[in-house]
Amino acid sequence: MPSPKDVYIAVIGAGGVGKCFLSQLEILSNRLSNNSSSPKLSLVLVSRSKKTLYSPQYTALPFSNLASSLDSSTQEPLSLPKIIEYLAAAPAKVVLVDNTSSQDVADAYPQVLSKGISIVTPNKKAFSGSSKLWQDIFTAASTSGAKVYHESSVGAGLPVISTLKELVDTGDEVTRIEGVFSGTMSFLFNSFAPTEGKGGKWSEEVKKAKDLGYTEPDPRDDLNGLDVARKLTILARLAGLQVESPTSFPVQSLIPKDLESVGSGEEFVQRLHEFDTQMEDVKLEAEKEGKVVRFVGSIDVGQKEVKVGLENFDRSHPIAALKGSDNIISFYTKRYGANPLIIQGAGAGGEVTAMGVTGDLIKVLERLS
Ligand SMILES: NC(=O)C1=CN([C@@H]2O[C@H](COP(=O)(O)OP(=O)(O)OC[C@H]3O[C@@H](n4cnc5c(N)ncnc54)[C@H](OP(=O)(O)O)[C@@H]3O)[C@@H](O)[C@H]2O)C=CC1
Ligand SMILES: N[C@@H](CC=O)C(=O)O
Ligand code: NA
Repeated sequence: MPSPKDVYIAVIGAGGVGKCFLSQLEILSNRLSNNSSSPKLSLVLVSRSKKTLYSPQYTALPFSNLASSLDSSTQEPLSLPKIIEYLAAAPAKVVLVDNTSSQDVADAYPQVLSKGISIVTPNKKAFSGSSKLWQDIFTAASTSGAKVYHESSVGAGLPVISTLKELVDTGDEVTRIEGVFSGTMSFLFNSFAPTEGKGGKWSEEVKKAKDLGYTEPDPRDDLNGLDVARKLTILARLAGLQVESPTSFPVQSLIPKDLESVGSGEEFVQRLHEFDTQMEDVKLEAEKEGKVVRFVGSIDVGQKEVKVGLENFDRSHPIAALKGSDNIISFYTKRYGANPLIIQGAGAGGEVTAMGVTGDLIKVLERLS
């Protein structure tokens, strides 16, 4: 028989972010178990695209060797509707952690929330999809009392969404948001067009960004600008703008025309070197002006304008001087005046992204009555 303090955790997606999340969950769960007034966490389900490991009786799965237990699981994989059915029947509160980039999982959030199951996720798809999905999610949450947090959907673990929400909720007027919103794009331009030295080949830097776990599962989703467009859609909506979708404003794609129709992300990465000269030309154009090129985004709240693409910057500009996968996000507001509130730091990578997800889980646990 579960106690009122029990909270069941179900994790969909055990890739780069998911694996880091599971180790952080183990640490959190051990920490909470030392305090008798804290919730008791039980991991009851972990799934990948073709594997599920779950406890039919809702007893806690052991954290040790979890990844290999999932890989070797002989349990019949549960479809998404079956996972939702299993969680809705649980005899305790449930938090679903979506560590996929799946649109199907995102589309199910209203149904999940309406069953009283809370959600934490780094997946951008739900919050940057149609306005209807956005409304359905927040209506379902407020009707059922379930919680939904998605800090890592923008700037990975950096406190971007919580900061923007606090600015808005405390009555500040956000006039403009701008910066570098992609860890992948930041890494690529910082290493391909550094402020000092020659820089690497574009296609080789793309391979490195993928190997470092910065890119989306398919790196074309970064290079076509859509990942940044999704983040700006989320921020614009939180700032009060009606943005229909991430394709409803200008977004510059860095996918070479001839590679637009290749079948897979793998083939795309393999063939990208054929087009290195195109990006070299972009770099040289900026150098002729004594500048470096970077991939940036901006939201002009007053003008209701959102845009994403390449811009050239003086070498001394804070955007030009970023390092590694760092994001920099500047909030211009009435309260902060001419000097924006700036958030800067790693904007991609398994551990920092999982930190945002685990932090969201802690917020949900604090708020579950
Ligand atoms: N990587 C980063 O730096 C950041 C990532 N994010 C977001 O985090 C999420 C995860 O990214 P990341 O870990 O890098 O991606 P990965 O590709 O490494 O992992 C994705 C995981 O999701 C699983 N998966 C995909 N579709 C489904 C499905 N329908 N049902 C069950 N499992 C599924 C995959 O299964 P399988 O293992 O079988 O392939 C895999 O385990 C994405 O939404 C991404 O945008 C956000 C901020 C930063
Ligand atoms: N692919 C994304 C991951 C985080 O959102 C990025 O590079 O920023
Ligand atoms: Na964030």
